[in-house]
Amino acid sequence: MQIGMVGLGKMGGNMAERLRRGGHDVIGYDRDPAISDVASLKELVERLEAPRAVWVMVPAGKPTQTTVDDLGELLDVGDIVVDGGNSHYVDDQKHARELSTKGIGFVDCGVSGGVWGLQNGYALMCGGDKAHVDRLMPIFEALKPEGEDGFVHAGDVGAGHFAKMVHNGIEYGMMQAFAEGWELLEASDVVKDVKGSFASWRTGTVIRSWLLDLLVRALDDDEHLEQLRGYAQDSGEGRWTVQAAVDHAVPMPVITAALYARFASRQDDSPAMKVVAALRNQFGGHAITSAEGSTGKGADSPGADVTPPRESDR
Ligand SMILES: NC(=O)c1ccc[n+]([C@@H]2O[C@H](COP(=O)([O-])OP(=O)(O)OC[C@H]3O[C@@H](n4cnc5c(N)ncnc54)[C@H](O)[C@@H]3O)[C@@H](O)[C@H]2O)c1
Ligand SMILES: O=C(O)[C@H](O)[C@@H](O)[C@H](O)[C@H](O)COP(=O)(O)O
Repeated sequence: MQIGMVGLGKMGGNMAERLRRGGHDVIGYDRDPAISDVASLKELVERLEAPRAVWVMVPAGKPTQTTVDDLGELLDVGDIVVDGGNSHYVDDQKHARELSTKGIGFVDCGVSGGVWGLQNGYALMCGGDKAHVDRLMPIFEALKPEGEDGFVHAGDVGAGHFAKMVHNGIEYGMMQAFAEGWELLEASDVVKDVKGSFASWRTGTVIRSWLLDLLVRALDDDEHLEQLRGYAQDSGEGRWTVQAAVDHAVPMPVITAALYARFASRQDDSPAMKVVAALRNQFGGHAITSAEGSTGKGADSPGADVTPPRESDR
């Protein structure tokens, strides 16, 4: 089958390659001319035979919106657009509506597997009309991992990205659990071989998993992660999961805490903890640590100068 791939980065580039290995005819467009097969989105559309299928694999938000808008102008009745990026599911419903006024189909497809997908295959979570999904099945078959699992037509438009959003929320929670366990083992000197313990857990344990395998791989490169700063970005999926949990009144303490842990990781100093330290000092005379790092003014530090509150302050 022939397909256009827009966005040939870490994901789209490898997906185009996996599709070609699966016997499909892929024409790729990227705004970076060094990796693009064609000079423009217009040329990509012109090179595809109708009815066309175009897979969009660019960052969520503005780049995806612009691409879908442009494709809406360039494509024809009967063509289909697939959004494989990590878009918010509410954007899908908007994109499907806009494209359907021109007779263009839309399928949202959450993709999981990262840079390993080329060799392992990509897990796919689709949303959209059955007729559109059925037409794209040869593409999905080539992208997905071998075997029965790794593909779901999760529901109508938006369901694919909703499933991917929750998958990523779970990913946040699992990673945070491994991270906290690792920190405790490193902090205590009871377990002498932390890396070895993690490595041993890869077989037979309840927590064996691909994330554990990847953590051991990272520890093989840098046993105490000394080359890294404890700083973690997020690209939206965790936030959207927590927002959806609030909308549905579903308690999500683990995923929410994992998301907030990432926010905390980006602070050199915690404004909230300044307030906590200031209040402990105010009510209990407990020691505070100055902005320069010295401990002072408080009963926790020996000989500290604790100023009792004045009668008028009570
Ligand atoms: N990296 C992952 O593990 C992963 C996994 C699943 C899904 N995703 C999602 O897949 C999408 C792509 O991710 P990636 O990791 O390949 O990112 P990337 O930054 O490696 O690649 C994005 C590519 O899109 C191109 N691009 C950006 N705007 C464009 C536009 N308007 N027109 C044409 N090309 C444009 C860029 O030049 C770049 O080559 C994102 O939505 C991401 O969230 C990423
Ligand atoms: O299933 C996957 O392949 C990953 O989840 C993938 O989608 C990507 O690596 C995330 O976008 C990272 O998300 P954060 O930037 O929010 O951690």
